[in-house]
Amino acid sequence: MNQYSWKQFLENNNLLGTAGAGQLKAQIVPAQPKTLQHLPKRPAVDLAFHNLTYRVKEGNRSNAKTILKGVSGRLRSGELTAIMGPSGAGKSTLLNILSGYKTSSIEGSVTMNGAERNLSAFRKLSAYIMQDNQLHGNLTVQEAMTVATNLKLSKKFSKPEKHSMIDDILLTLSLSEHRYTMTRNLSGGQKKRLSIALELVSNPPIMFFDEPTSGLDSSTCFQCIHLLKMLAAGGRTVICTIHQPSARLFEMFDQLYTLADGQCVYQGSTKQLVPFLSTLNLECPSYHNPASYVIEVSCGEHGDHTRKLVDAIDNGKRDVRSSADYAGLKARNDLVKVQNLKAILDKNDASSVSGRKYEDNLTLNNGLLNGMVNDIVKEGNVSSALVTTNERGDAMIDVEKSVNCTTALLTEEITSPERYPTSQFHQFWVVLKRTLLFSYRDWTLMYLRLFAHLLVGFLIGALYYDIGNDGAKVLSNLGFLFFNMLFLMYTSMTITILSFPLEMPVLLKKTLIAGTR
Ligand SMILES: Nc1ncnc2c1ncn2[C@@H]1O[C@H](COP(=O)(O)OP(=O)(O)OP(=O)(O)O)[C@@H](O)[C@H]1O
Repeated sequence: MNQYSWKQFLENNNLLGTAGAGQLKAQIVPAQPKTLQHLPKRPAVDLAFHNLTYRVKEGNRSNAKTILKGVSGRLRSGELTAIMGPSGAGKSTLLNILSGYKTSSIEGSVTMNGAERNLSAFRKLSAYIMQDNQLHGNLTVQEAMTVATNLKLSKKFSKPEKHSMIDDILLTLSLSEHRYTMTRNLSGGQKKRLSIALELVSNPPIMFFDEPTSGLDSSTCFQCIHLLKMLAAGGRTVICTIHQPSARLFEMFDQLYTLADGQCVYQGSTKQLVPFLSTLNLECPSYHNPASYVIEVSCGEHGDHTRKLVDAIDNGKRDVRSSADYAGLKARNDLVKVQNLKAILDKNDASSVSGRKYEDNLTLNNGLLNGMVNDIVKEGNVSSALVTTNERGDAMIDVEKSVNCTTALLTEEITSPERYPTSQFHQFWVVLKRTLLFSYRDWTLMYLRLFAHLLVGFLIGALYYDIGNDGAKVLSNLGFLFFNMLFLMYTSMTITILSFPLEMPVLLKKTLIAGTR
């Protein structure tokens, strides 16, 4: 290769650095981190709950069982939060209430960015990824993603935009090379990633995961939690329930919310768990997994300390990180944030503000995670703005722009009269095409149906042969029409009717919730 073509090559591959005339100086530019640039902008959402109590009636008896006992807490955007606790502590119940899956028999309040939660707007802003992946086995990864984009994105997104969005998500979640694999053939970890990918299409700022690591080996567990961490670093509020993670996994969580017997026994960063317990004379032995230790304490293996812990943390009203009392949390709003930032700017230089804000979030230094930060409109933009500009005035303009953008997006989401991003006819058409593809690919069902229709066609043909020409057989004509109608209706409904008692209530609930998202 001559000098000219080398230069061309280096320029094309972004390897050329600055050098004197006639000199070539190669500079290795690190690979660009994976990003989710094509996703629609969504506002960042901080979630808080106050004095949540959940009671259920036990059987026919009039006495109620209290599952959650006045718990409070706060889940911040840009953080990965783990809800932990012994079996039966109320983790799934809390997750179901926070995700809006459970709505009745609840006392207390849930707030979004300090304002009372509007459930239908909240459902549009959140995604709930269940333990068992709800995937259609007869679709390829690419097809599943195409259906998701066609259902979840409004018509203002063109086809090429949707395609590049799918490419972007699949690349970020390392599913690109499996795009033509049937979802039923994916491994457990890949299925989990696809479930996340399908939800990422609408870029929800809040994501709930029920036991995302169940059934995965330790390496896949790590990858899964790393992915959740990456999503959180992109500005989302990521909350998951988890059963006793390994010490390595435990360290990856930003925040821990621990329940014992329906009460909050710890809320704060994972790093502060051991020092917090030691202030209450609960010493976690060296080389012992803190996650296991806090579960043992919550279970009462080291004596009954639940009351002491609940009081220390005020049943979730306090956070170990800030020792903040959340009684006044409702008053918190974006304008207050701007005023606080202004005050801080007057006292400190820009870098210290940014440093303090993210002092716990070590992984933001990771190049991969940094690349993800800007995909949700959030106040995180504020700190990056502060780092990159020295001029205080410019920084404040950026702060206000960012906060205004967040507030505007949130208001738009809440006040938007449209329940679904696409028309009902469009949804019907997408689902019809998907169903035809299922039927075409499910050969057993296709053959069975074809065989049944041919057989019944012959039988009916033989029974009612030539009846139309005989005026005395009016009743037989009627019977023929009636039988035909029944057959056509019931053969298509048989599967649904047979599975109705078991699956229909669950399916209906899921469809209702998914429909509003
Ligand atoms: N509808 C209900 N009726 C009666 N009891 C219920 C009901 N729902 C939940 N419970 C009880 O509430 C408690 C908490 O249940 P939940 O599923 O939230 O626990 P969990 O912490 O998620 O447990 P696990 O880790 O075993 O999944 C359990 O004792 C459960 O039996």
